[in-house]
Amino acid sequence: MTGAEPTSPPLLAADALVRSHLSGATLIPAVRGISLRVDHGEFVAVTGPSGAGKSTLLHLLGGLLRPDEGELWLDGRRVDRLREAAWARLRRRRYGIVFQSGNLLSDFSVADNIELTAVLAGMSGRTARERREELLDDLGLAHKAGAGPGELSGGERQRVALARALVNRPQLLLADEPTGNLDSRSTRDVLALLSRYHEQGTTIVLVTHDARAASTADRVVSLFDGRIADDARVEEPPAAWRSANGVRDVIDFGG
Ligand SMILES: Nc1ncnc2c1ncn2[C@@H]1O[C@H](COP(=O)(O)OP(=O)(O)OP(=O)(O)O)[C@@H](O)[C@H]1O
Repeated sequence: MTGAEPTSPPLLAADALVRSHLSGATLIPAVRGISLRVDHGEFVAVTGPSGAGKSTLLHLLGGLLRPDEGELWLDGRRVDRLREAAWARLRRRRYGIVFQSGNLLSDFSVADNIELTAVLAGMSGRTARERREELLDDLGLAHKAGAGPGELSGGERQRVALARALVNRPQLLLADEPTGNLDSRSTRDVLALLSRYHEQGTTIVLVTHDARAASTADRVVSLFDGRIADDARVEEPPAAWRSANGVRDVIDFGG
């Protein structure tokens, strides 16, 4: 036999994405031609200065914004032209998304916020309750189960938002600064949790300003002015450098 082995398509393939925002009468270019492929099981950190286009890119990858130009492919299927209802189904089934604002339901307790998301993802009442308990424990939120979002710190709200994003054990997690407001202990806990989901097969795209969070990824994509300025693998540190919970203690941007 000759020829190359057939290769499976990447989980995500962005091809020359362009997107501007309208501010008053002015068009602000945010993403100016980004091509990026993310393979199944990868953990990609997206970094770059404020205004570089990171959040816009994440919204494009999750179908929450449509590109002005370019194409987006998910598992070999073109998705940038899907209707909103189809995108919503896709997100419910395969994506976990956590954005800076958190988007918690303010009239519901922490536990209900998580359980309701599980029910909406199609779980039975019993499975949803089990999943809720598991995530409350995983994220160190059990003591806040009955609290409302208004009674939480910024960091706690972010952890509830992360719990909701992970409820359906997503194939692909898109996370925008999930450690942005956290103290160093909570940051370590959230990064350890992301590492665990990654080890179990979840593909992660993480927007972060935090070098420590970025060093948890396999690969760091740096944006500048709406374009990719650098795309580098994070080298595997020697095992002795890893902390017990799996988060890399040493920042080593290889490439
Ligand atoms: N809804 C919007 N309306 C108008 N302009 C926007 C909007 N969202 C983003 N922008 C502009 O688009 C550009 C890219 O913004 P984006 O939020 O994607 O950057 P970012 O890298 O995520 O920034 P940060 O790190 O501060 O969150 C910026 O110039 C920003 O001001």
